[in-house]
Amino acid sequence: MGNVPSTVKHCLSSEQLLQDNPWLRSWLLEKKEIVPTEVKIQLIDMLSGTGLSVIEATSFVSSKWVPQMADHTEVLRGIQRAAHVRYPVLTPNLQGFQDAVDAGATEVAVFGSASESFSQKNINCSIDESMVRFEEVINSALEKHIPVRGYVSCVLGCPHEGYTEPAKVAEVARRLYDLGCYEISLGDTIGVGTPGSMSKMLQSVIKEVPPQALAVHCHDTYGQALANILTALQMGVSVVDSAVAGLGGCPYAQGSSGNVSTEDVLYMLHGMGIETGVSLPKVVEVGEFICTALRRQTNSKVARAQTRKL
Ligand SMILES: CC(C)(COP(=O)([O-])OP(=O)([O-])OC[C@H]1O[C@@H](n2cnc3c(N)ncnc32)[C@H](O)[C@@H]1OP(=O)([O-])[O-])[C@@H](O)C(=O)NCCC(=O)NCCSC(=O)C[C@@](C)(O)CC(=O)[O-]
Repeated sequence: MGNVPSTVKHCLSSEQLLQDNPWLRSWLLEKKEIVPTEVKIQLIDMLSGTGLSVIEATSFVSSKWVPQMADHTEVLRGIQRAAHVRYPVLTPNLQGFQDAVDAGATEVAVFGSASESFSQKNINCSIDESMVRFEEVINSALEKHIPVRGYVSCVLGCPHEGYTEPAKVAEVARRLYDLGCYEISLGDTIGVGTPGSMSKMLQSVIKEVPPQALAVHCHDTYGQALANILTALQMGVSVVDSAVAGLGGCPYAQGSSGNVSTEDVLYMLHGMGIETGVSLPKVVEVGEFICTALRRQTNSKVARAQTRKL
C-alpha cells in the first residue's frame, strides 16, 4: 500500500472509522484501489441490459503501467455478451492486440494523442512512433475483420502543454482515419473545453474527417461536458462516449474528473426528443450498484436528483 500512515494501517477494517472520517475514505479510494474482477463483470452485465449498444469492456495495456487492468482477460471472458451489444477493448500495441484477440475481443481501439508530452507519458512514445504501432494493430485487425476505433486525447487541452492547436487535432485524427479506423473519438481528456473551443476544434477536424465518423469523449472537470456535447451534436456528430455515474478519468491526467455521466447525457438527449433506445432508470440503477460497490458518490446530477425524487 505504499506510504500508508501507521494509524491507517491499524484501522483499515473499521467501517466506523471510515464513516467518521470522510477524508480517510477518499484517501483510501484515491490510493488506486483495484476494483474486484467480479464487480467489473457484474457492472458490464448490468449495462448490457440497459439498451446501450457499445460498452468498452477493458484495456489490454501493461499491468506494470496500469495494474487496475491486469484482469483484462478474465473480464472479457467472464462477461455475458448480449447480442445487440459490442464490447470493444483498448489495445495500445500489437502485443495488447494479440492478447485481446486471444481473450475473444471482436472490436478494438487504439489511443493516440494530439499532444507530444501526453503521448510520451501515456503510451511511452512520440505521436509518430504511436502511428507506427497503430498501423501494425490496424493492419492485423482488418485482416481478421476486426473493426478498430481511434482515440485522440487532449483535443482541447493537455495537462503538460496547455492549449492544443485544432490543426494538430485534425492532423492526428486524419492520420488515424487514413490508417483504417472506422471512427475517431475526440477526447477532452482533462475536461477544459468550452462550447467555443469545441466548436473551433470540430470545424478544423471536420475538414479532414466526416462528422459521421467522429465521436466526442468529454470529461466534466469544469462542468462543461454537456454544453460541449450539445455543440458537437449541432455540428453533426452523433456518437457520444460517457461513463455510468460519471466514473473514469485517466491515470496520466491527474486532477481531471471522470467522463460525463451516461445518466446526464441520456436525460439531455431524451429531453431533446432524441431516441437513444437506452433506459435511463436502468442506467441509474447500475450507477447505484457501482457506487455502492466502490463506496463513492455518483458524479451524475440526474442520478442524485432522482434519488431525492426531484
Ligand atoms: C503502451 C505501453 C504498453 C508501452 O509500454 P512500454 O514499457 O513502452 O512497452 P515496451 O514495448 O517497451 O515493453 C516493455 C514491457 O511491457 C510489456 N508490454 C508491452 N505492451 C504490453 C501490453 N499491451 N500488455 C502487456 N504488456 C505489455 C512488454 O512485454 C515488456 O515486458 P517485459 O519484457 O519488461 O516483461 C504502456 O505505456 C501502457 O500500457 N500504457 C497504457 C497507459 C494507459 O492505459 N492509459 C490510459 C488509457 S485511456 C486514454 O488514454 C484516454 C482515453 C482513451 O480515455 C480518451 C481520453 O479521455 O482522452
